Amino acid sequence: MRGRTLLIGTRASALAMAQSGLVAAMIEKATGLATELVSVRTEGDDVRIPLSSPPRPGAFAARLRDVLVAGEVDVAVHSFKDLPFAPVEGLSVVAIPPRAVARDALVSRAGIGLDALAEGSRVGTSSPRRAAALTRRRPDLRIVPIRGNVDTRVRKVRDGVVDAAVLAAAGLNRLGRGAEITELIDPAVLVPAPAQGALAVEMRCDHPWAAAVAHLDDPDSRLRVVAERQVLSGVQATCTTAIGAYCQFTGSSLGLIAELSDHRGVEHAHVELRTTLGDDRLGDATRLGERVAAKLMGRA
Ligand SMILES: NCc1[nH]cc(CCC(=O)O)c1CC(=O)O
Repeated sequence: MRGRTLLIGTRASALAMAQSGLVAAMIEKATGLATELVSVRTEGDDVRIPLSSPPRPGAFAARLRDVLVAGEVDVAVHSFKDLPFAPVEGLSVVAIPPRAVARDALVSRAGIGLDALAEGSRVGTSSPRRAAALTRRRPDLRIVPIRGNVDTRVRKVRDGVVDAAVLAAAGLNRLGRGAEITELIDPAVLVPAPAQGALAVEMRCDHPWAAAVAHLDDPDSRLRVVAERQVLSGVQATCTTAIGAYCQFTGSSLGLIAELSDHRGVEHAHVELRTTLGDDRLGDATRLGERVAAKLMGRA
């Protein structure tokens, strides 16, 4: 650490900067320390990489983790859904701040919902999970791969390149674009990505301020994310696996919905399980995720 300023590593996209800015404000409030954002360009930001060869797993997070391990920054802020399951030695997700809306959002040119879209409408998404669920709900829709940041994707709807696009509601809201949302899609129709809407605040385990920053952690958000990410791990998902997992918390119990699809959404498995929470809540969440993953894989 340099003096009393914590350096916060972030990707340079508008969304990443907005998210890191939120976390910076929370850290300043909780610790009294000053913070400074340090933008880091990652492999995942390179839009020249064609869709046919997606960036390597964890491309958004890998470089950020490298600079964190190297001590060039004190904190890294990630969209939790972009973080690979495998832990990095010496690093710890010290805090999961209160999670935003997990759902996916439809942004349509006509301002209408998914079921009201005209037959054969073009819907933009490059996510196999979103494409599979949309195709299942509306086999007539034409799925158009679109990439780029949130603004680019919203612009493609405005410009009529596509009739609609599906994005994470949390990203739109954090960029002040919540008014563009025409439908918050029911998680039973489109199961959100594991940890969608949650942020991961990562630090070196031995960092002198790790315990202080850990105060930002929201235990309920952590519980849900742990269950959802256990599904990711259990099905050995890569970033091209069409896997959704969505956990709901009702005080004394956890409910978990998960869905695994082939790329056209034809073959799919949908699982819903619930567990009562005991004294070991994180253990219960982990076991729920494991059971759901095993069912998805047809082993239970
Ligand atoms: N894969 C990109 C990505 N990573 C996190 C978010 C949104 C914010 C979040 O889920 O926390 C997005 C954009 C999107 O899916 O529309």
